[in-house]
Amino acid sequence: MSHRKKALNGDIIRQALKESVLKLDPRVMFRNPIMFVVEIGFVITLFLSFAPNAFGGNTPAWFNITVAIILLITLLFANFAEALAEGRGKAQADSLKHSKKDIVAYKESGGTLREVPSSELRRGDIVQIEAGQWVPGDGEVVEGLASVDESAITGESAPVIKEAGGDFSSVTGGTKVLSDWIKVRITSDPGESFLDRMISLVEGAKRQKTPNEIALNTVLTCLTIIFLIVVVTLPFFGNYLDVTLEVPVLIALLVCLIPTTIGGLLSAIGIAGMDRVTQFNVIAMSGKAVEAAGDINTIILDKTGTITYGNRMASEFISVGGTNDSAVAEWAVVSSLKDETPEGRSVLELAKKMGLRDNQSLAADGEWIEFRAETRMSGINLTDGRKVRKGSVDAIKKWVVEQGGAIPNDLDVKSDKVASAGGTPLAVAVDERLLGIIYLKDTVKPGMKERFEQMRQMGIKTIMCTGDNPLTAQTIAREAGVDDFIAESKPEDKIAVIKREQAAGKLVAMTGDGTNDAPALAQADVGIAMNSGTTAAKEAANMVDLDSDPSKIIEVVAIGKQLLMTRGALTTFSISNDVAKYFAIIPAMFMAAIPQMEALNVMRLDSPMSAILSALIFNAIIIPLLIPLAMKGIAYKPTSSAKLLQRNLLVYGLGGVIIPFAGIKLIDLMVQIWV
Ligand SMILES: Nc1ncnc2c1ncn2[C@@H]1O[C@H](COP(=O)(O)OP(=O)(O)OP(=O)(O)O)[C@@H](O)[C@H]1O
Ligand SMILES: [K+]
Ligand SMILES: [Mg+2]
Repeated sequence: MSHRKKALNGDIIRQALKESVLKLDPRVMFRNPIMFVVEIGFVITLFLSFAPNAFGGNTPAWFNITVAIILLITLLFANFAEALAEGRGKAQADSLKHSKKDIVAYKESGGTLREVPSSELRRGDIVQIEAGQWVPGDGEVVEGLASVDESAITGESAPVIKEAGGDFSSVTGGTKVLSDWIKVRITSDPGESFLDRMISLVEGAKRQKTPNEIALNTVLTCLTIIFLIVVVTLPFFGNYLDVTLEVPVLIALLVCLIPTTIGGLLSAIGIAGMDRVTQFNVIAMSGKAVEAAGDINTIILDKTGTITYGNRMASEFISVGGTNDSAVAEWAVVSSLKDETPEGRSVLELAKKMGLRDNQSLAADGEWIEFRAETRMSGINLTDGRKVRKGSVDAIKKWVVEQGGAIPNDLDVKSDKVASAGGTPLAVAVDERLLGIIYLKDTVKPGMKERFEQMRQMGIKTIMCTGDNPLTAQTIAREAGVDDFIAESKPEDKIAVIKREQAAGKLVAMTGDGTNDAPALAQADVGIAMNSGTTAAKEAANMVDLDSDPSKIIEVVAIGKQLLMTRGALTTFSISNDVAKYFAIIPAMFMAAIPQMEALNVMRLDSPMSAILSALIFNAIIIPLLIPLAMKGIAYKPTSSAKLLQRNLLVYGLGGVIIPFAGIKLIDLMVQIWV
């Protein structure tokens, strides 16, 4: 896990204490209507502390001062919760800023390399980076291969290989090339780099309220207004009963009834949720994405590089139709001479290992046919007119038939054998002759089956989408334990699956790493790109997993669920608290005039004043007591959402009714000693 995981240290707490005072500024407070009402109450009772009779009231000055102080403390507690949650993000941002330094870049201009500061690099510039040098900006490798230390960004110290072509071509500014060299095309202008975006995200600069948060805030504000109307009109009933309802008492009642607990903790819950995702080494571009993750029904994963390790390596050349294996190897090499994908390069490596010479001269001046996910083929048109292709078996079969050739009888048996072992067979053809197959090996990452089982328990359906053939797909799907799979899918097929699920009312998450995954990542409600993947994928996604571990989507979903549950539970708790506070304050207000009210004093509280103060004190201290829960989130275990709801209603609804009775009684006993 991440080096960035920051515990709550003294610095963060000290800073948060300072912030809690600064946040008392009414212009800041105004944004939180519930707490703003408390602040107005504080100002009025503070005034009454010095002029107790200003509104013709009878409450003693000491009582007014006490109410004012408790209200101030309530405000500080709520501010502290928010400041604490923000503080962790700021600390993370600081450590990220350390990895942002001005780097010397070697920029290509007019055939030579020119030294320029990294801050001068623009999108499209080409730079060369050698062993020991820092990567000056985000970009894509256009030439070469190098091992790169990305620990500054990912916290992972093991170097990663970056190479041109394929899904491992993106590099991030601030990382370090350890060996060899690469040529990189810069993909971001100054100030817009991945690191810049990450810093501003964890700093909370871009934090916006999510739609869910806004909706809840609106409900809570309406509730506050209703209680305000109730409390403001109470004196009229009091008049009728010949009871004077004192202003500080009415303010205490109002503050106790309005949902200050959730009002004080709401933004801390949201910030902490995003922070938990970051600590998990996943960068979420918005709080909305994290919340959406909590409601996901379907997850689409690609196979290669996501469920499997993704370094599909050529491991065998197999002839069909009576040719020999070395002929297959020879033409496989010709078709791969300029294939920059890992698959293509692995063909050359295998041939070299087998001691085959490569036919560079044969390929000279040939027209290179680059691999595309749409065609599933790559190859070359030689100058002598011959066309060489390799690609997925079904694509090559079709191509060979188009060239007027026939399909050898033993092809299907041999390619099926490769596929049912979980490998990817690539067919090799020269014009109308299909020569044989290349066996590309890949392995399922360990622990996948357990992870998918967990997802099933969470009620999430997993669908593997792969460009590979149905048999390979089936083998890997079974081995990994996904619920469903779609083979031979082109990029648009992935989008179609997502749209189909969305049309059925499902929220869809998708993980991917390739440029061909980018449109689908953008279409999904939650798109998680692997940091090892291409820039296009990372830009389309709304989350980036720095560890490039697709199974981590489980934790992201859990964190999202936790966030939604925590918010719901604390709202329930906050509102059900009112019952006890009502039974503490209402009898106290009317007892003098209506002795029968004593029947409602179920807690047997000492005196009207101590009853009111006890309820108000409980209302204040419940906020810091719940900060740890707001920050850590409610524990989540994979079960159905109906069961979760039931459990949470029981714990936080019933608990919210009972706990304050005990709490207020306890505080009353202590207040008695003091009053
Ligand atoms: N360099 C290459 N040259 C020719 N054919 C290739 C090459 N790489 C892959 N193929 C073929 O094209 C198919 C699709 O490859 P691609 O990498 O686009 O699949 P994908 O959709 O990314 O799969 P996955 O979802 O498993 O990652 C592969 O299954 C393989 O048969
Ligand atoms: K309250
Ligand atoms: Mg892929």
